[in-house]
Amino acid sequence: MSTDTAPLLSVRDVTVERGGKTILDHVSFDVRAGEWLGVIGPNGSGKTTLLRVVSGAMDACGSVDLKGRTIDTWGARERAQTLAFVQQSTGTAFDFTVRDLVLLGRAPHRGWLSSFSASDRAAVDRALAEVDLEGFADRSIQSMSGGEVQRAFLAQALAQDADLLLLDEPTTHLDVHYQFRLLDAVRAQVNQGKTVLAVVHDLESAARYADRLLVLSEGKRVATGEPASVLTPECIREVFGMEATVRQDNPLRIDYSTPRSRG
Ligand SMILES: Nc1ncnc2c1ncn2[C@@H]1O[C@H](COP(=O)(O)OP(=O)(O)OP(=O)(O)O)[C@@H](O)[C@H]1O
Repeated sequence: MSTDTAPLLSVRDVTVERGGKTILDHVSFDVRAGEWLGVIGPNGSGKTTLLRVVSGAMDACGSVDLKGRTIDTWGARERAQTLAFVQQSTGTAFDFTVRDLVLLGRAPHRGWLSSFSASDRAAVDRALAEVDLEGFADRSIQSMSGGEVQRAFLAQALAQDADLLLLDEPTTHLDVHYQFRLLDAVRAQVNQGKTVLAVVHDLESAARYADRLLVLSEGKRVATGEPASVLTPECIREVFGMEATVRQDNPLRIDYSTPRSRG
C-alpha cells in the first residue's frame, strides 16, 4: 500500500435523501492511493448509492473530492480517465462484440477524431486475458451468459486504466473459480498502484481481498478499519443479524449459525 498521506478519494458528510427517506446519512471516509477499501452492509444499506455518488452519477449533500478536487468540477472525459465504474447490473441494448465493448474503455484516452491505436488494442487484449475471455473477443455480447457479460464489463474497466476502480458486486454472477480469479485480477491492479472501492457481499471475500472495510448500516457508516478489527461477531450480529464465530486465520473464516430477526 502507498504511504501517501493525501487520500486519493475523500468523502465528507455525504447525505442522500429520496422519497422522504435518508439513504445515506453523513457518511465520511477516505481512500488512500493504492489501497482497496471494501464496502459491506446489508441489503438496502446504501452501498450502491454511495458508489453512484462517488462516481459523480448522483447528486448528494456533502463533498466528494478526487485527487483533491471536488467531483462536480471534473469533466466527463477527465473523470473517465481517472475513475472506472462497473455497476451492479450491466447490460447493453447494442449488439457489440466483446472486443468492441472492451475497446470502449479506451475511449477516454484517445483524441476526439483519432482512431484506436495499437496500444489501445494491446490494452484490450491484456484486459480480455485478465478475465479469461480471449476466445470470446468476436462474440456478440448479447449471446453471452450473465457471468461472461460481467467479466466483459470488468475487462472494459481494466482497459480503461483508471486510477480508481469502483466495483459494485463484481462477482455476483460468477462461479467460484471466476470469483477468485476476478478478485485476484483486481488485487493485482491494487498491487500495481491502482485504488479500489468495491462492494462485496461475501464477508470472507471482502476480508481476504480488501485492505480495509467500511461497514454501512441504514445509510450510516458504523465502522471502518482492517477486516480483522471490523468483522467481529458483535458487528456481524448487529449489522447483519447473524450469529457467527470468526476465526482470525489468514484468510479470516466466518462460521454462521442462526439468522436473527433484524427488526
Ligand atoms: N430513488 C429512490 N427513492 C426511494 N428510495 C430509494 C431510491 N433509490 C434507492 N432507494 C432506497 O435506498 C436504499 C439503499 O439502496 P442501495 O441500492 O444503495 O442499497 P444497497 O446497500 O446497495 O443494497 P443491495 O445490497 O440490496 O444491493 C434502499 O432501501 C432503496 O430501496
